[in-house]
Amino acid sequence: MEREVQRVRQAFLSGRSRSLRFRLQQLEALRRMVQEREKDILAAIAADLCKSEFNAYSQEVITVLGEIDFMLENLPEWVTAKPVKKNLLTMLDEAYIQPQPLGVVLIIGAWNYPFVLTIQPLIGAIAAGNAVIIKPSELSENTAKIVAKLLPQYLDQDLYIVINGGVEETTELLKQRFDHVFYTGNTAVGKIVMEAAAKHLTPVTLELGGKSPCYVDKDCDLDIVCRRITWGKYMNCGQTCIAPDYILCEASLQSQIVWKIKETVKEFYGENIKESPDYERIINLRHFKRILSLLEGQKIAFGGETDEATRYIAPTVLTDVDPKTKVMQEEIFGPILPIVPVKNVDEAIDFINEREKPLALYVFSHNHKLIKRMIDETSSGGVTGNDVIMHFMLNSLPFGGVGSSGMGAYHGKHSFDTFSHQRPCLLKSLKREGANKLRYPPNSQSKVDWGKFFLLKRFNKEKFGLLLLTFLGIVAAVLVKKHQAVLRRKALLIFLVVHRLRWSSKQR
Ligand SMILES: NC(=O)c1ccc[n+]([C@@H]2O[C@H](COP(=O)([O-])OP(=O)(O)OC[C@H]3O[C@@H](n4cnc5c(N)ncnc54)[C@H](O)[C@@H]3O)[C@@H](O)[C@H]2O)c1
Ligand SMILES: CCCCCCCC=O
Repeated sequence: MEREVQRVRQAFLSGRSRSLRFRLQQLEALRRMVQEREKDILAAIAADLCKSEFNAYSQEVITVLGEIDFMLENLPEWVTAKPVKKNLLTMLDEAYIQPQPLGVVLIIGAWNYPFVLTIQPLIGAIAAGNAVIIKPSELSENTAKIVAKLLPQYLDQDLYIVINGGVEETTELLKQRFDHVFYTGNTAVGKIVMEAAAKHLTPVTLELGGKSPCYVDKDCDLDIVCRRITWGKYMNCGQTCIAPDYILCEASLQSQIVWKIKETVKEFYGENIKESPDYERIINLRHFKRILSLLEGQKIAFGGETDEATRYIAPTVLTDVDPKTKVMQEEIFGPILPIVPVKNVDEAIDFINEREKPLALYVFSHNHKLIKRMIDETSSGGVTGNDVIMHFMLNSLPFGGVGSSGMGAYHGKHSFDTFSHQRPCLLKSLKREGANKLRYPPNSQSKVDWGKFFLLKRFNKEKFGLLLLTFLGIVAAVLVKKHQAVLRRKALLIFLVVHRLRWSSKQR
């Protein structure tokens, strides 16, 4: 492991990942890989999650291709240094922010969307000029294998490598020193990752999970609401980090919601859900048994059928769920949807705030003010109002958690920033030592006053106009007179002294 990381670090130190041209080439190569090997990628996802080609393409491949295109289009602008505002002390200097790669990045992927959740962070890390070690989840072993096989065929083989393996390999990998660790998975392992990274003071991005609530107000179109919730909840058999985990609504809405979700399930997956190409399976037996155990003692409004041999769990809705029961204590990550009745929106807000901060929050209502209120009075990684999941798809929005649902964010420019160091640069001249003497010892009241003037003085618009006029005068004078350097310094000095005197008299 150590040797592998060393090899990647040497490749990074060669400097070749830094140029814009190289980054664009690698991203184009990655796009070629996805397009040319689409069939292999879709087959691997199908083998892992029993997912149809249509679903794998629209849930994973489209997002990856969209992200690459977005990077290719915007990267030339993002990599350029950005000038910053200056103060009086630095007005003749050069000040800018230069984004730079962090170095060697470790990306640990999750199994539920095994392609996009591994490749989308990779795109950001390449765009920012890093070298990368990718550790796909061992649970989605077919996708892990195809990623390990294809990436070296298209990308630089020393800068971007795949290491496959389970907990043992990941533990070993985490002992190594990285410049950033990007982890997607559950909160418990997130803590392990952060602890290991802390030993090297390595910054982390943790894309974790949680119970994402879904509040349904009585002022809404329940047909549409239930169609959208059904789509987001049962997609990927409920194994989506931002799936609506449970519904909060007034008791009077409960039976209508059950009925409408049941009808929508029929519409989406047919009478025989097991035969539907659009309905996936639970990733493994451990998760299958875990999800089943959440049904114990619950009132099943519909669903609940299971088949261990194929790890099938039917779309299920639970009603009148007691918040103290197990299904409300952990993230469900399966096709079970509890409904917890609440008296009103106030109780819903309290309910959310009494628990860990979720990865997503969903609110359905015709009342825009109510949606805004829920956003203002709660906290979550992200929000979609009147829909579910969709904030993930808009790459101008940062995607990530808060509190126990994670830290840091990615997608689009946010990925580029996550994998970049925003390096502040101030370039001064070795001339103009007169002004610099102000900060050298011995100090005095006069120097402090000059310092206050240079650093604290703010110009209002009128005064700024005056400043501009003065400068134009200086420029004109410089053009007319031959001894330009001397003149400019004197004019500037006069201007500053006049302003400082006016400022000091106002202070008194
Ligand atoms: N925020 C997001 O973007 C996002 C996306 C997908 C999944 N998730 C969350 O992930 C969870 C489901 O995924 P999971 O955790 O079952 O995935 P997982 O078990 O596949 O774990 C993810 C990664 O962590 C590694 N890992 C597991 N145990 C480890 C250990 N003890 N030490 C070191 N590394 C270890 C695995 O090798 C794997 O690469 C859910 O909570 C879900 O909400 C979050
Ligand atoms: C279109 C569905 C994409 C959902 C990706 C969610 C990522 C977390 O599991």
